[in-house]
Amino acid sequence: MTGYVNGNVEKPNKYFDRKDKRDFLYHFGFGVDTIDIPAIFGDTKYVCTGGSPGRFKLYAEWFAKETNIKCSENLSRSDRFVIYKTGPVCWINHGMGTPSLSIMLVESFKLMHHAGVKNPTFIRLGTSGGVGVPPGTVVVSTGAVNSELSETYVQVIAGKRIERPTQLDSTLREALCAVGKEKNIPVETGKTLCADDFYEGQMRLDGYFCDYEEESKFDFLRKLNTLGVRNIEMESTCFASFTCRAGFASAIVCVTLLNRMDGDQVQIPKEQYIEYEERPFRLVTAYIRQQTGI
Ligand SMILES: O=P(O)(O)O[C@@H]1C[C@H](O)[C@@H](CO)O1
Ligand SMILES: O=c1cc[nH]c(=O)[nH]1
Repeated sequence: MTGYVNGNVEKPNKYFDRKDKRDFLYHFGFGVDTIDIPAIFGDTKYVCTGGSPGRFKLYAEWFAKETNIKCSENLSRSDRFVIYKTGPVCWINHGMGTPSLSIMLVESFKLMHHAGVKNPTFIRLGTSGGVGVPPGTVVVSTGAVNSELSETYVQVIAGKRIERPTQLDSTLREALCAVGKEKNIPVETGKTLCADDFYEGQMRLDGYFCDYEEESKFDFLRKLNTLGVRNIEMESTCFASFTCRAGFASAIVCVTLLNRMDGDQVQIPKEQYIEYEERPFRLVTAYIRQQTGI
């Protein structure tokens, strides 16, 4: 796969089709027996994802309006995630943090498998805290760093620590950055820190608990900046690792809501917030339209 250092794509689980032909995607609320997955999802080329269900409904509706393609109803049959489809693009929210994201990704990968989709591209469109970049910057991630500042995603399986690489597709990243430039969207590239929580894990001073000093927060942010980290969110290592393992091209495109060097509270006027939220959408939509001609 282009741009990947790790060329070893992992085959899907050997027990998956052999033993369980009647696979049910529990958190999507449907399975191979309950809906015609190939008919509904078989033409998917892009899976766009991000945390909030409301934002992803909005993105799907905006995309439908812009391309004159019909937006599906919410295809999810559970209240855990929403799934909208606009032609070749699926819009699925993933909740907050890697545990929720990992469930959504596994079920999305199985969904694509059952639908017969060969090489879907996965793009995370999200929000983040900037590290030395002005609010409103769209960071297209060059890599994902975990809370111990290593470029791996750690899973604990059967009591053992397993570390997996977190590479992202460089060709896709470069193409997204080029579109951003063309559209006059403020784009930066850099590493993304995947924190385990929003408050202490991101060294905020505005949580309920705080047993470190202000100076340590700034030392940490400066250290991140020196390591090439430009933003902080809570999903990038898992997203990069899972998509890389499956051999799917993927990218992370997150707008920064604030510069963490200047503060911790996210308090943005509504209009400004919507404009920021729109930036990753505008960039990714322009890219998808360029690639598909829709
Ligand atoms: O994609 P979103 O904007 O939901 O992701 C970031 C990271 C956390 O999940 C959440 C914290 O506010 O926002
Ligand atoms: O500061 C921020 C903003 C959004 N999401 C995060 O995880 N951190």
